Amino acid sequence: MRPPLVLTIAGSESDGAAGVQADLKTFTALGSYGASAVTMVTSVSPRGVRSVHPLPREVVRSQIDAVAEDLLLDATKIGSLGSAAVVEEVAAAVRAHRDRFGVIVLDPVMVSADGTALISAEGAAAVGTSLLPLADVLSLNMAEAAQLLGRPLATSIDEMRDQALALQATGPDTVLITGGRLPGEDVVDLLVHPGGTDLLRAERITGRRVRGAGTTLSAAITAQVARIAEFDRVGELDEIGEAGTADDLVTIVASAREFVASATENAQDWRLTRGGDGYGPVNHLITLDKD
Ligand SMILES: Nc1ncnc2c1ncn2[C@@H]1O[C@H](COP(=O)(O)OP(=O)(O)O)[C@@H](O)[C@H]1O
Ligand SMILES: Cc1ncc(COP(=O)(O)O)c(N)n1
Repeated sequence: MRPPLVLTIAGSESDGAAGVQADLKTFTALGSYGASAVTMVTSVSPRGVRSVHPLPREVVRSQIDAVAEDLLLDATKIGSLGSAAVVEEVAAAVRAHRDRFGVIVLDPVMVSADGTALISAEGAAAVGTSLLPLADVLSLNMAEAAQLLGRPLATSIDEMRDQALALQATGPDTVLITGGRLPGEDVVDLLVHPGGTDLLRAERITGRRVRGAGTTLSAAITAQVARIAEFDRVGELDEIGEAGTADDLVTIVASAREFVASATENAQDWRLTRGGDGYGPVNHLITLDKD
């Protein structure tokens, strides 16, 4: 007997809204056991980012090796990395034992919600050349897609689709571009996968701006992928019906989006700070709420 087992390779974010902290809460809330390899340490409050410290590459490698050599991973999320050296080290670690990481979900974090760069320009370029080819699923926002491709921000769904296809051609089978920044009554995410293209629409939540939605979404996708792997292991795929078929990823992304939407709604009236709240977190623990 073993639970769905998930690794996050990502940065620490001190106020708990995004980064490794949000990943581990999300994995837990969705029933997975979470392990972590910390890539950088950021000092952040709801008012913004104070400092960003990428860790030495060997410190990152040592954590990844310790986890991947001994734990039976079902899925791995790769998030914020900070520097080109860390990007290259993560890519080398994945290449060294590719079969040990399960499904790889890449969320190539570039800029925080307050506009602070979370990776160097060389690091961003290295994500494109070294990590995209290793990812199974790429989950990213419109700004990250534009930066990776060296194109302007998409201004329409057609442009989002073009960008998703261009990214898919670099390696990952499945590409999800989130459309939080595309104006409109609905928020539209675009999913390109081996079976075609799906537009995922949801009502736009108009209250307080949130931080960590993209992080939480990619963590939720990773946790759900791991649950499917676990069902497969114990021979119970039939009991979960649709989610065990080739439509897996469409179903998984739709349920991950619902999780982020209810986590966002639920935290709208949270007040966590001494002063006026800036960007607030989502409530990652929404599934544990018994009321
Ligand atoms: N105002 C909103 N209302 C409802 N869902 C949203 C809203 N903004 C973003 N989302 C959803 O949150 C997820 C992350 O989107 P996005 O904001 O584009 O990413 P990031 O947090 O990386 O900038 C997506 O599934 C998107 O549809
Ligand atoms: C360490 C770290 N990792 C990721 C994010 C992205 O946050 P978002 O989910 O708001 O894009 C962040 N701000 N800090």
